[in-house]
Amino acid sequence: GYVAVTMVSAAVPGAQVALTAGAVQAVVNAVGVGAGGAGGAGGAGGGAVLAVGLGLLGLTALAHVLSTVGEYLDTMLRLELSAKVSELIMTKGIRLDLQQYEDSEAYDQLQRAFQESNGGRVYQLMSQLVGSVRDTVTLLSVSAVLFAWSPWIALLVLVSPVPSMLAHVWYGKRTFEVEFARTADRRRLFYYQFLTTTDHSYKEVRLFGLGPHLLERYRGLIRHFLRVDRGLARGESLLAGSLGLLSAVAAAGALIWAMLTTAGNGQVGELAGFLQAVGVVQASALGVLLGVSGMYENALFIGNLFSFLNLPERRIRGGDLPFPERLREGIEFRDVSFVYPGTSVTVLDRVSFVIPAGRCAAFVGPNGAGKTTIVKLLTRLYEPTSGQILIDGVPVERYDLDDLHRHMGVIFQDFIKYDMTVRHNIGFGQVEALHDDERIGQAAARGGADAIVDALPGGYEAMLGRHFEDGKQLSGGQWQKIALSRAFMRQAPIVVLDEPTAAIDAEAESEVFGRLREISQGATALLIAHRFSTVRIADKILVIEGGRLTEEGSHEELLRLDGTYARLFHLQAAGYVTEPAA
Ligand SMILES: Nc1ncnc2c1ncn2[C@@H]1O[C@H](COP(=O)(O)OP(=O)(O)OP(=O)(O)O)[C@@H](O)[C@H]1O
Repeated sequence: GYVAVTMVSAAVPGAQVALTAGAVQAVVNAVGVGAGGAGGAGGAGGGAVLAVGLGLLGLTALAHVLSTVGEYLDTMLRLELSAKVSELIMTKGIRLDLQQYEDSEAYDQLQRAFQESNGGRVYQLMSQLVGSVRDTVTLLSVSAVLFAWSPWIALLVLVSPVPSMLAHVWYGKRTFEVEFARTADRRRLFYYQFLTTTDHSYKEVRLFGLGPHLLERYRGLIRHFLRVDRGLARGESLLAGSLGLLSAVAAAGALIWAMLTTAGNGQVGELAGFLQAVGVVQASALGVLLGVSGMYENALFIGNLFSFLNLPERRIRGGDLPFPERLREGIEFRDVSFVYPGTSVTVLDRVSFVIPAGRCAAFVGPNGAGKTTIVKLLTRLYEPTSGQILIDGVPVERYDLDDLHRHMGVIFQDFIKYDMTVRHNIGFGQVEALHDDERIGQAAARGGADAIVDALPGGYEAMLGRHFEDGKQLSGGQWQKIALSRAFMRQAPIVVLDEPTAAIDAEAESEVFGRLREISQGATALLIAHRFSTVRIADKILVIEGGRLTEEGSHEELLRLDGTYARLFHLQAAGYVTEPAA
């Protein structure tokens, strides 16, 4: 609709020029005939004036209607496009692999695309494209009228804006190159802004006095951007401006030429049409010029959007086997090695272990040993570089990937605190059961969050976090209990808890983990923990050091072995007891 209306309105100025010339000439003729004293002929002249006048009136009314409808359609186009583009970007974001979020180059690409996420540029490109075609049609139709009167003058007026247009196109390309190279710095700017303006970082920023330092870093970068941008804007104004002057001089010259011609042939109507046409041609030429250079720049930026949308999706593929509702054999890692893509460090080195079905295994080891990486491989967020992971004796890649995820209740160390209601925070563990009050209540009880919910005004409908109205902020441990409840909401055959008790009080810890088997309803459980009070309840403890499995056994067995586990356990135990007691 927008294109159709715009194209019809493009022909209006040409018709206006022709009608204006006709109107002036009709008046001149009528005045000339009237002065000659022939009454009858004067009446005919008046009729012609009236006809052209009515024609002009109709055209003006049509132009008004077209522009009103055009504006409405333009607004709709803008709104639809911004909604659509944001949706496309979110949909794509969901379909990418974790690797693309953890890789800085892919992340840069994501950010570049996000800059287009309000759809502004897509809309601009669309309206510039339509606008340029409209201006070209106007230019051509008016030029056709001009050509009929004087081809040379028409040519002069038409060609004059070209040099300035080329200057704009060149600067459009420069602007894009500069902005493209800036992506990483733009992310830094955003990060400094984020650090200084969110509740998340306020405490540290304030107490370490980081505000002025962050501001200084921000200022340094943004000032640098400003200097470069100013240079570009100046260059563009100077070059395109001087070339634009050429076109103005050419237009004025054409005008003088037309006046001289009229003085010779007496066609006053043509001169009037000409005066109007020069303005229209200049405006449409400028429109085409700005449209094309803007389109060029926007198309380059939109290239970012499309290269993001074209990123490969879900390279990790699953098979078609349904995932078992209950494990019969368990989980096995067979000689699994792993190197993060784009790096050369072997993070896991030929790791092999078995976790029998229904048992709980705890992974312990120093920071950076590779424990979380094991979870990322088991959950298929990454694929092993070599070796095999089997569940119930079947290689994991043969299971349907979504079904595999549906059958794992996982909470990571850096779990999310959703600024939503308690219901959402727990229910997201099984989003299909978001309105199943009984199930949410059970999950809360299992994760030890029921008492927190009872104390909240509004219960499960209470808003959490500080981002939205009436949000209640919880303590670190309270948030962790909510996250634990989310993992238990899934009622999955495999439960993975990465540092689930780091922030939880000792009483709640022994309450939840003392009954873990009952709570997880016989699921096979993987725990990663630094607190040995959590670790010791596990049926099997695996010690990971430098990417290798170094010890394996129950708490008692490992104590008897007197290796790393025993040393770490005694170290932690010694911290809890007084000298004499020890
Ligand atoms: N996305 C990544 N890309 C590259 N290297 C990574 C990535 N994530 C982790 N690593 C590296 O892999 C190693 C193991 O990390 P992992 O998170 O598995 O350790 P962890 O044993 O869970 O440590 P912690 O006890 O501190 O949680 C570390 O050396 C880390 O630097």
